[in-house]
Amino acid sequence: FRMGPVHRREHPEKLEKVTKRSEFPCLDVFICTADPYKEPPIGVVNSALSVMAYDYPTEKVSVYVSDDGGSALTLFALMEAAKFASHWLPFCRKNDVMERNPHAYFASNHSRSSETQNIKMMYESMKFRIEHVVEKGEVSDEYITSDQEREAFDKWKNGFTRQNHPTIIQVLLESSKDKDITGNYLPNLIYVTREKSKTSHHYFKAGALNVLLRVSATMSNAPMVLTLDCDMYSNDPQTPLRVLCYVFDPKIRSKLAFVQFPQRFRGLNKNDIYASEFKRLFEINPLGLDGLRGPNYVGTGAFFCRRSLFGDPSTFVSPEIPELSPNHAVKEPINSLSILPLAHHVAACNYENQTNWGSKMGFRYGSLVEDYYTGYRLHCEGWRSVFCHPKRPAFYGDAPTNLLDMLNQNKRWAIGLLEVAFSKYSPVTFGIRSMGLMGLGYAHLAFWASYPIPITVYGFLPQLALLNGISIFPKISEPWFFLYSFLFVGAYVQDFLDFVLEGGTFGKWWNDQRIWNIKGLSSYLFGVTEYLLKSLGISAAGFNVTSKVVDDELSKRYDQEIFELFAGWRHAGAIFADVLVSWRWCWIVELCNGDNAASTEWTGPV
Ligand SMILES: O=c1ccn([C@@H]2O[C@H](COP(=O)(O)OP(=O)(O)O[C@H]3O[C@H](CO)[C@@H](O)[C@H](O)[C@H]3O)[C@@H](O)[C@H]2O)c(=O)[nH]1
Ligand SMILES: [Mn+2]
Repeated sequence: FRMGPVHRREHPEKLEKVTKRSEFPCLDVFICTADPYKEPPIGVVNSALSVMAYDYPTEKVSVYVSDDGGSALTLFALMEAAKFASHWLPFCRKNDVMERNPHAYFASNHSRSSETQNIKMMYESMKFRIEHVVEKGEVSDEYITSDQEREAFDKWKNGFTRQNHPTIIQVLLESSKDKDITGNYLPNLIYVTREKSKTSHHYFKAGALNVLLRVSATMSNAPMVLTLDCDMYSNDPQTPLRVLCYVFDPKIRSKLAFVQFPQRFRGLNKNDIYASEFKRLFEINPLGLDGLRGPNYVGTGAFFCRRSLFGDPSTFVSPEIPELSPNHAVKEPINSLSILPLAHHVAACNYENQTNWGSKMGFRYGSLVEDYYTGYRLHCEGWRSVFCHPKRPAFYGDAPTNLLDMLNQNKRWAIGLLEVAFSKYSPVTFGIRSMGLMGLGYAHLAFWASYPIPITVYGFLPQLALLNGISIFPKISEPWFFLYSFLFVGAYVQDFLDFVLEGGTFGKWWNDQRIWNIKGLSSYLFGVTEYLLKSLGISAAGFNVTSKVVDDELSKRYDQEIFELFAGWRHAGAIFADVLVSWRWCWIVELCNGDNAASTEWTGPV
């Protein structure tokens, strides 16, 4: 992570010297959502609108929303988004709006102009309808405005459940037909909920992304694909142009798999009490990896070259049917009779049986951190990636704002990483063999879940040694003392500097240390346990989606930086944490007491 960090800068304003706007490649955006109650549809709508309004030729943009929740509520929300887009997009263009997520825009813009007030009212009334429908749990007749819409909702018949239902693909906007209020074409907007059946595995998000890869191939087949979680939105309409700077760079284009933007978060409290920012993972380490083969894929905010998901740079792995191949040109309009049946066919739950999807093609299966695993396999194949970290964050996302959600999220990651660490593609063996240092970088992450071991040792060994009169730390008079002190202080100082130089503060760093201890003995420990249970075939862990619901009470406490330990566990937790940090004091106590430190008469704060 430290050998050759790379800091890049793009000059999108010079792009048009290299190529004309009309030559820009098409862009397919994949947005994933999985549960209308944990991921409020209004959030999905805001994410979708923020990318539909990119500063990019609109007829070249297609936004596909994958709904693993199979919910009519989400479809309803997107229908509303399609209507609102025809006002919102021209508004953004005309007023040169930077925040193209309407929620973020209205939260920070207080213009009194009648135009702004008008569109704000439109947004609020859309939001009201969407939230009302979600609250009621169904789309009532008063909200259905056309036969077409009625036909769409009729697909949610009796017997339709989340785990068991047919594919539904709804083209909500078609760029060759639908225009905004100023007469400009709108981007394509397509709702997809893939077929689900209780008897076939759906591979969570990786499965959803592969379905979108195929469905989009039949409809638009853009060479560039942006994957976005529904809790993330675009904060800069110029982002795709930055990506083009790399895509058109003759030095990298032939091996470029993806351009990764860091995950940045909005709404964290001042000192980030749950250390949700993950500065090292998302902002510091990628700089170093970029000096090797490139940053790891983090699941969202990444622009892929479609070709990279079909075999290594020199060997093309061809899909079962030519229509899915990245070089296939789509000639018909997306709503046409020849395309829709094919799109449904490739979204079926048995479609992938006996194919290369998930193993040699598309997003890879076998780990709960499909992002880490997919990026890793692509790098092993010889692809490279680029870390794009502009001053103005390209995307903003949500991070969990309560302890339990945060611990659960980290447990999922721990399990996913262990799945890779102990697979036949383990970074310590396969990874290092195929890409040396880069493999080591991946190994560092893969073994995250091993932290409980050193933490437990540190938490108990020094205390036990002290109580039993055994000295395990060097004395001031010994030469080892200097080495020990150097390592001890050096490690902290380096970590602190890394953190602060990337824009962190002391308060955040302190919390980061504390949370690391807590996660070490909860998330990671439980992650290891669940992984073992799974390996023994006793139980299988699923993808537990993090809740994005903001409850007023909870967010108030969060903003006040109140640390939520589960009631009742508060004391136990605090005592436990103290035991954990006491090893540091043991050493200091030993030092202060000189030779007496090891005496059994000692009665210190332990
Ligand atoms: O069966 C599923 C489960 C999840 N998702 C989507 O996956 C995304 C990520 O889920 P979230 O609960 O927000 O997880 P996080 O822990 O916040 O996500 C991080 O970790 C995941 C891997 O565990 C990556 O996929 C994400 O991109 C990365 O941001 C969301 O858009 C979900 O809708 C699906 O589409 N289908
Ligand atoms: Mn998320």
